[in-house]
Amino acid sequence: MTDAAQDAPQPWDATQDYYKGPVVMRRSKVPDSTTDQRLLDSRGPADWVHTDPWRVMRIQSEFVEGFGALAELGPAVSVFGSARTKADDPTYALGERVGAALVHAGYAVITGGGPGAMEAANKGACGAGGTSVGLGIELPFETGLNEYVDLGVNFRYFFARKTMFVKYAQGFIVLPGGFGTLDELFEAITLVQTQKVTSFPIVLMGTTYWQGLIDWLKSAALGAGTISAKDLDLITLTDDVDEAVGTILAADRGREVDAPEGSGTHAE
Ligand SMILES: C/C(=C\CNc1ncnc2c1ncn2[C@@H]1O[C@H](COP(=O)(O)O)[C@@H](O)[C@H]1O)CO
Repeated sequence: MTDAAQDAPQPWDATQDYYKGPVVMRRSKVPDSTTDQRLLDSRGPADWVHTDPWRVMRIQSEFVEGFGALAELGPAVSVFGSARTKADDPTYALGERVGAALVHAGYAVITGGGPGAMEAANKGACGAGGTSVGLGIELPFETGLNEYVDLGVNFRYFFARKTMFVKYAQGFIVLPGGFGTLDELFEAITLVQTQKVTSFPIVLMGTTYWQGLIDWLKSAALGAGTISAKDLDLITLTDDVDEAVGTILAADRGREVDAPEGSGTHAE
């Protein structure tokens, strides 16, 4: 070892400050090996690859892969809905019609790539000759991307995937669904309400299914003052496919008028 190397504080020297990038560690927090040692010492424990700093790299790679795969998608609409909708359910037929109508209006269709209502929208888009996208999610019970997805990206993290649904879409169409669908719906509403995305239409399809939720929002949430009346205007409720697609087209046209050329709909 050179003199300089001997003088340098050893990572396990708990009497000295230990610096790892912006992080300072002292006393019991001083690690007993360096990052390089853990990288190069193949006999050492491999547990560190399962730590949060390492996860950040995987998370980053999901964003990079997602952005790369979808960058040239063009105008698109994200369609959500239950993974459990059966092919003989009227909602499945509605999903197919929505997928096809969006393609005819010039949009690519993005779904979660799974079964049920997602599959229906992908089937409609694929059958209409449009771009059918599936953003799959790794789940303990693997279902894989449905057969109507032409461009698929699989994600490990829900939050990375959810960014793609918003970033690459001009609006959301939400078919009847459970917790996953509700999560996607309320994330979108929150982003619009807080102006993280602007001019972003959200259409609920299936008046019978969604009316109870809208009624509850009006009576309980609006009544308690936890939301404002204009927040409810963010949502369009319809059974009509043409009205759903028309709402997205109208918002697109409004955006063209309001926004200077080249400005996006998504705040950073
Ligand atoms: C339940 C089953 C499979 C689940 N597979 C999924 N694949 C892809 N995306 C999914 C899946 N499950 C939920 N999602 C996402 O949430 C929404 C649907 O959730 P819900 O609780 O069913 O409403 C959907 O939009 C997806 O983005 C086996 O049948």
